[in-house]
Amino acid sequence: MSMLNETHDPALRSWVDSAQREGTDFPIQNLPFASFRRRGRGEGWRGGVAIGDAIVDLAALHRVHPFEGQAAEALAVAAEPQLNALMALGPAHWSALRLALSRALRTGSPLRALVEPCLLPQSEAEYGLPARIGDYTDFYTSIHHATNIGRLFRPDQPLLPNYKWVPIGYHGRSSSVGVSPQRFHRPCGQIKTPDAAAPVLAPSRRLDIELELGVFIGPGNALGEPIPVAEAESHVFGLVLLNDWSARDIQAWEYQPLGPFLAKNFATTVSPWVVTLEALAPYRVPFERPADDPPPLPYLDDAARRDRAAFDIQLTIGWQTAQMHAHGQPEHVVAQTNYRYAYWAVAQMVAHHTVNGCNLQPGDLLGTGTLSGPEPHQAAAFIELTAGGKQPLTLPSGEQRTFLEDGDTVVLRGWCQAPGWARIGFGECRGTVLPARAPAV
Ligand SMILES: O=C(O)/C=C/C(=O)CC(=O)CC(=O)O
Ligand SMILES: [Ca+2]
Ligand SMILES: [Mg+2]
Repeated sequence: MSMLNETHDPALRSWVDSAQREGTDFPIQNLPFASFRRRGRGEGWRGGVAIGDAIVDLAALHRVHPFEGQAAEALAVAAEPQLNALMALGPAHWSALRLALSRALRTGSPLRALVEPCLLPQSEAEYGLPARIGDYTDFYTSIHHATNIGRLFRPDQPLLPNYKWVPIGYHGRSSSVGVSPQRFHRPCGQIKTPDAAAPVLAPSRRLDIELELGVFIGPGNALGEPIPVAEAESHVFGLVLLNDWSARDIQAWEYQPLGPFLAKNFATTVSPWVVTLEALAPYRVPFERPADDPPPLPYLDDAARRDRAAFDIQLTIGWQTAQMHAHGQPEHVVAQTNYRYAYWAVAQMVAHHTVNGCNLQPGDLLGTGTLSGPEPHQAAAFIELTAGGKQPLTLPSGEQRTFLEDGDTVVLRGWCQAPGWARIGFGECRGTVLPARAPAV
């Protein structure tokens, strides 16, 4: 599954011209999946695959029956409004559909006449959640984030003693996961400032982001049957960008002893395009640990895949205020990081989540946790970037920010790029903060 094959060949060209455009996120080597429809036409949702600036409408493609065997079986369910049934099929079907699509979209393909009428411009599309998300779990896999934020919340003991042994996570909430571009109201909650005797119910004043990747689960496991780490990646359909918006003032007061609750479940934004693990194969990198750290327990240690368990995915955070938007100024990149710095890999999250027999289901979403890197400019949340809100960032408009103001937009981007390989992009994950509604009394 992680092997390279003809679909990764950097020399492949598509008859869709925009797939060759310099810097496109969606060359023929990517082929990510989304749930989409055209805006304002009363159409139903269905699966789509990105190619350049276009979408292959998988429901329209299914109607012309261009493929056979496993590719045809996968296409039939990829045409559904959400991708749960495709996710449930597993790697052999995903791979067959990817290969069939790759061949159909190549320059000179005899299927061009059949496929071309199924293309729609992305500019006319709106996106739905890729899957019905039964459960959403958020991990904490960046040791740099854990140390930085731990220092702010617990100066005496930033990194808790379990960190290097347990892939820490908490159960999030799926009902408020939305797709980019998401707009949500600033949350209200209990806030207690250090000098106040009692908390008040008020709109958050320390509204933050968390740049993460989201992992969409493919085939699940039966209740009571753990997924071995060596098989874990065959239960992963693909990755998206994820913004785990976080109200730090609510969090600081509520989080002990059971962890985040209302500080993080008012909105979580994912990008629409799910990039498959197969598309990411050229960007696998060794999973690295400092030599004197404890080796993972055997159920978390897949020695045979250590040389390729991590992914080289470049990630950025862009900030655009309402004023910048009004003046046509694009978002300003305030941080850049990479998924390769994570302390726990995708396979370890899956193995750990199921080690007690907990059952994952197709379409479940795992967050990697905030993906801060080792350098200060690689911090993946504003609380880290601004030294706990003490050192404001200055944006090109001259405005200063520590946490989010009403009308601010945050744009996460991700992509893989290396000499000799096609760029594999994630598109964008965009969200905008609306003013708080009056707090309940
Ligand atoms: O260290 C803490 O107490 C708080 C951590 C978080 O903010 C939790 C979280 O969402 C995990 C993450 O994104 O890495
Ligand atoms: Ca998080
Ligand atoms: Mg969240």
